[in-house]
Amino acid sequence: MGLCLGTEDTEDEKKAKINSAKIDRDLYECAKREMNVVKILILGAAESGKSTLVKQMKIIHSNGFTKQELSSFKPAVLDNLLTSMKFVLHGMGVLRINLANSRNKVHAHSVLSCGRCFDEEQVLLPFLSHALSCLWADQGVRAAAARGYEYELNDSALMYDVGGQRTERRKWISCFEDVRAVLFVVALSGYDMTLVEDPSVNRLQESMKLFSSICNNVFFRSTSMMAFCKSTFSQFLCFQPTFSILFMNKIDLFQDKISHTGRHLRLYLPQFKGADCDVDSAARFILATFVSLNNSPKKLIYHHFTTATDTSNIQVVFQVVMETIIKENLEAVSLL
Ligand SMILES: Nc1nc2c(ncn2[C@@H]2O[C@H](COP(=O)(O)OP(=O)(O)OP(=O)(O)O)[C@@H](O)[C@H]2O)c(=O)[nH]1
Ligand SMILES: [Mg+2]
Repeated sequence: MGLCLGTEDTEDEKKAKINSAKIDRDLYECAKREMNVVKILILGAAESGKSTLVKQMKIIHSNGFTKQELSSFKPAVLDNLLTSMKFVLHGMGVLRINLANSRNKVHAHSVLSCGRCFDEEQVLLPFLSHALSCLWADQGVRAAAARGYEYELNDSALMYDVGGQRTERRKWISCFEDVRAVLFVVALSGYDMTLVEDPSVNRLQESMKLFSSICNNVFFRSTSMMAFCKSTFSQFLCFQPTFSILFMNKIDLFQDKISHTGRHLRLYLPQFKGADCDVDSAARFILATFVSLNNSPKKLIYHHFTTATDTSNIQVVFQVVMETIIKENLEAVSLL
């Protein structure tokens, strides 16, 4: 009896036990949730389409964006509008294209001299809104915008961020823990463009160099993050992804350039011997060049031709990607 009384819990001890049981349950639930999380690392050179893909995922799987999130994009969109129009106006100088309507000169001046384009409420300044509408209605501006690739107007200036630029890449390393798949995004349409940060370097060549270093792990060998992929099937089972997934993105812009602009692939990649205007063989040639950069015969390279701005395209492609990842991960732990 005395022994029994001696082991009876005080109120504090009871509370502590209840708390401890709750923590155990939470940890268990959290671990269970983690088991179902597939962490995918999306890499690629600047402007290849990484952020666009992430946004598509949010639209497809997380009920899109809240009003607040949408309005947080507004300054970037408005800034881009201004920057892009400035770019086109400069392009008109390069291409020696005049404004169709000389009365628009005043609008061109106000755009070129404008620093900030929106007010505290993030509303486009009225004079600028008017100037942009007038300029966009001008056939000279339209002609210069259509030839944007000749002075390297960004493919679409919406939502520019710096994640893929050279200076940003060291941040990638910390993202490499618990990753189940590496998805590398290539902007096919960059074959005739140069880097913003170094105009002497071709964008596709830069992307190839980057893919080669990631695919062959040179990029990560210089860090202590080599055994980066910890399987959630077993806490201490380590494996490296035996596959990569290539998103050959911006196929829409690529198709347009190859078919209609006379900027033939052979002019930028002399090894390409296919016919001019043959989009399919040009895209497959670039794909083959990327695949050939993989030095490991054991490593599989899956690929998809994508348009990241097209939600329905990405929805279909991502379904296939998820099946690939699940199959490969099950194989890696010998469950298949
Ligand atoms: N037409 C077209 N535009 C695309 C496609 N993918 C992306 N874009 C546009 O290309 C621009 C760059 O895309 P982002 O998703 O910001 O590129 P990113 O890889 O995140 O770029 P960084 O963050 O600079 O590394 C954006 O304006 C996109 O809207 C595509 O498949 N087709
Ligand atoms: Mg980005």
